[in-house]
Amino acid sequence: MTTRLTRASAQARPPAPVRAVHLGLGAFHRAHQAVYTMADPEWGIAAYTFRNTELPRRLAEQDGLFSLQVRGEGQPEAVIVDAISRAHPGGDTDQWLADLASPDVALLTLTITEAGYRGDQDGSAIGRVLAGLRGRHRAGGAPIALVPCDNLPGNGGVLREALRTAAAGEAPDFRSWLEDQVSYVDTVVDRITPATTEEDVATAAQLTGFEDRAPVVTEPFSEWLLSGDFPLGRPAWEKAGARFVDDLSVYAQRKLRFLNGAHTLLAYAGSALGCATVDEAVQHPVLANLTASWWDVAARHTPLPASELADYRQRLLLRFSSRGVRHNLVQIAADGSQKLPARILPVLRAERAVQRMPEAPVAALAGWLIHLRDGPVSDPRADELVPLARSRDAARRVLSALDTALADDAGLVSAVEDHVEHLRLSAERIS
Ligand SMILES: NC(=O)c1ccc[n+]([C@@H]2O[C@H](COP(=O)([O-])OP(=O)(O)OC[C@H]3O[C@@H](n4cnc5c(N)ncnc54)[C@H](O)[C@@H]3O)[C@@H](O)[C@H]2O)c1
Ligand SMILES: O=P(O)(O)OC[C@@H](O)[C@@H](O)[C@H](O)[C@H](O)CO
Repeated sequence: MTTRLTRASAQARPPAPVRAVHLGLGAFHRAHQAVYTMADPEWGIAAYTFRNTELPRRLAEQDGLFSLQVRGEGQPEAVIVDAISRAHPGGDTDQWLADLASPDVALLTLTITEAGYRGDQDGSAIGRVLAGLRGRHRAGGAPIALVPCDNLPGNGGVLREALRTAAAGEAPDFRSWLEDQVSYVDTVVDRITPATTEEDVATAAQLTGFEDRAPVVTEPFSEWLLSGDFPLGRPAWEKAGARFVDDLSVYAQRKLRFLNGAHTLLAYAGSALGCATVDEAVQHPVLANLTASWWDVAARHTPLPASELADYRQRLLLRFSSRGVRHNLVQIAADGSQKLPARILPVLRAERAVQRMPEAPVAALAGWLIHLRDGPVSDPRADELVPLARSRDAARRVLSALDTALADDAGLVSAVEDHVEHLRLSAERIS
């Protein structure tokens, strides 16, 4: 029988004082920000989920500890991560407000998904952050850094705008404080971290000798680029490899278009061709060609040296092909309406402006149309988009919901329609 993982059984240090708060406790926060924070033992995290109550309960029973399995091509390795001092369900509102009001807390990190930046009602992520900041302002108004870690270009600015909009009816002194005393940090985050499976729980026990009911599996690669101020300080994240730069935009373009854009393409075109995981899809001859063609097109619109992009592509291909982390396409396919506009459409527009019809973005849109039509669909705009995808003239109507100029491009609409048919015939040939 294995011993339950706790700070006592693992002979781990006591929980560090809480100086960072996190919202959106899931797999990625634990494989990424928690690991960087562990490099600085002076900083502990109070981590909150949004809706999930099971994960914080499991973590609380383990004193915040969990094992991280790093799976590359060789033997998997497991480390015990001890940076989370407390884990709370989102419903723990009093503690959330107390943590955000505390002047000991210097920063709030977020992984609330791309869709989480929409909406500002009380139950939404933005509504919760606003309530916490309102309390902080009332409690003395210590400055704070907000560090969004979701895959959105200019994520610091996106968060600032979401909070500005949500605070439109608030008192003027609070609104000024939000502008002057809250620092919005831009980030580029990267570490492929799929959802944990029951099999991973069994492997955690074999690798660590502990019963761990909240393990995480990730790849060896990890990157964190940040740009912005930390008025009350921050953990020495650079000790774990984080880099602080003045301007992130080109790195964000590279990561969001090359990695996430390719993931989005594979999620939709790959699912249409019957693939289930990224590693399976990227080995499929049709999808391998589409991925290479997407990277060729994206490279034309990314202002980085060709050799650097070639190197980046090569490493991505290895990461995508790894059987160590098996990333389900269905997980990546969620919330397409929030992802395609940042990852695929800017490149497509630039190509159409010079009269080119690039196959890969067209395939991504065609695959998305099939996904919306055949479901199941998890997307904040599903109620609007699914009926459009099931109607006559679906390609034009769905494109119109993304961007009316694209829908007015008759050549593009008919290319997407043709590609839907092409994917259908290819899928039929395979089955
Ligand atoms: N998993 C990765 O490989 C990876 C890598 C880079 C960035 N990210 C970013 O992190 C996000 C979370 O990924 P994860 O792997 O931790 O997923 P996860 O499913 O393990 O956790 C997601 C967390 O976000 C919360 N959430 C979901 N929908 C929300 C909403 N509408 N509003 C507020 N919170 C919401 C969930 O309750 C949960 O706490 C991704 O959406 C992405 O933006 C993930
Ligand atoms: O939900 P998304 O599309 O933002 O993310 C799904 C994956 O593409 C993503 O999690 C990648 O694995 C990650 O961005 C790697 O750093």
